[in-house]
Amino acid sequence: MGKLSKIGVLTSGGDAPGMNPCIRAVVRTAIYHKLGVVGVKQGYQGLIDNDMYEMTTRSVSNILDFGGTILKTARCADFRTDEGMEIAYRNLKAKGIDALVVIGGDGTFTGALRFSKKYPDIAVIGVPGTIDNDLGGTDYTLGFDTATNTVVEALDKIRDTADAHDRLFFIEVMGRDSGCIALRAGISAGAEAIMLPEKETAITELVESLKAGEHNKKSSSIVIVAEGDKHGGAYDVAQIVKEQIKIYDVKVTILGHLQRGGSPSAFDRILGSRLGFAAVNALIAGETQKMVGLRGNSVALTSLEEALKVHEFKLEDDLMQMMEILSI
Ligand SMILES: Nc1ncnc2c1ncn2[C@@H]1O[C@H](COP(=O)(O)OP(=O)(O)OP(=O)(O)O)[C@@H](O)[C@H]1O
Ligand SMILES: O=P(O)(O)OC[C@H]1O[C@](O)(CO)[C@@H](O)[C@@H]1O
Ligand SMILES: [Mg+2]
Repeated sequence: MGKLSKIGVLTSGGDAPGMNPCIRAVVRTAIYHKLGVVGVKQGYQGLIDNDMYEMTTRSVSNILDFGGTILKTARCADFRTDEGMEIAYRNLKAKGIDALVVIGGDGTFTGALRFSKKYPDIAVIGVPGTIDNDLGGTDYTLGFDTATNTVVEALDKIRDTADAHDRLFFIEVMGRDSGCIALRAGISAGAEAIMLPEKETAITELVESLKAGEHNKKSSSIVIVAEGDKHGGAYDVAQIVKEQIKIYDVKVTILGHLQRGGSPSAFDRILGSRLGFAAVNALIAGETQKMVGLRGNSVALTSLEEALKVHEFKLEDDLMQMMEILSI
C-alpha cells in the first residue's frame, strides 16, 4: 500500500450508543494528521450508492451526547455479493480513499475482512460497535454499557410493579446470539433467572427454582429471556412455564429497540473516543485487517479473524454461578 492520504469512515449493522463519539475521534484525529476524511452514509450501502461526503472538524461538533449515528447505518444485502463489493471498490478508488474505518459488529467485520482480502490496497480497521458485545479481542464493544444500563433502569421499574402485585415477569432483552446484556443486566437488577442463547435452560429446573423462590417468600420474580434463547421469545417461555406453575400471575415485557437508543454513557463516550483515535493511529502505522479493542484497560489490536471467533468467554463462569446463588 502507498502512503495513506484519505480515510473513509462508516457505521454498519445495528446502531450503538458511542458510535458518534467514535466518528468524532476518527475525523479529528485524521484531520490533525493532515489526512482527508470522508463520511460514508448508511454503512456499506453508501459505498455502493456513492453516498459519501468530505468531513471537517465542524462536521462532528456537539455530537458526543447523541445516540444513533450521524452517518446513519444499514444492513446492506448488496455488499454480500461480489458485484456489490466491486462497485464499492470502484467508488472508493474514484474518491481517492485508501483506507476505511468500519464501526460495527460481527457481520460488519465479516464483510470488511472479505472486502479487504479481495482489495488489499484499501486498508481496513474495525472498531467494535454493537450493543451485543459479541466480539473477541475486546472486553467491551461500543454501546454495550449504555444498553445494559438502559435495561437495568427498565428492570428496576418492572420490579416495583411486579413486587406490588406479587407477579412473575418474563422480560425479553436483545441479543440474537449473545447473552451478554441479559447476564449483566440480570445480575445488576437481581433477576431470579436468565435464559441465554449460549446455554440451554431446562424448563423443569426453571420451574423448580421459581417454586423454591415462592416457598422462600419471594413476592415477585423476574426471568430475563435473551431474544436468541432456544425456547423462543419471552412469550413462548412464559406460555410453557404458565402451564407448569400456578403460584404467580404471569406477565411479559419485550424491551425491544429502546435498548439501542439513548445518549451514550460516559464509559461509551470514552471508549468510542479512545478506539476512534486508535483506529486512525493504526492506519497511520500501516495496519490493516485488524480491530482496535480494549483489553484490560489498554487499547489492543486483534486480527479481524480472531475478533470473529467465539466470544463465549464473555459469559464468565463466576458471573453465571453467582447470578443463581445471589437470587435465592
Ligand atoms: N458475509 C458477509 N459478506 C459481506 N458483507 C457482509 C457479510 N456479513 C455481513 N455483511 C455486511 O455487514 C452488515 C452488517 O452486518 P449485521 O447486520 O450482521 O450487523 P453487525 O455488524 O453484526 O451489527 P449488530 O449485530 O450489532 O446489528 C450487513 O448488513 C452486510 O452489509
Ligand atoms: O434492528 P434490527 O435490524 O431488527 O436488529 C435487531 C438486532 O440487532 C441487535 O440489536 C444488535 O444491534 C441485536 O441484538 C438484535 O437482534
Ligand atoms: Mg452482529
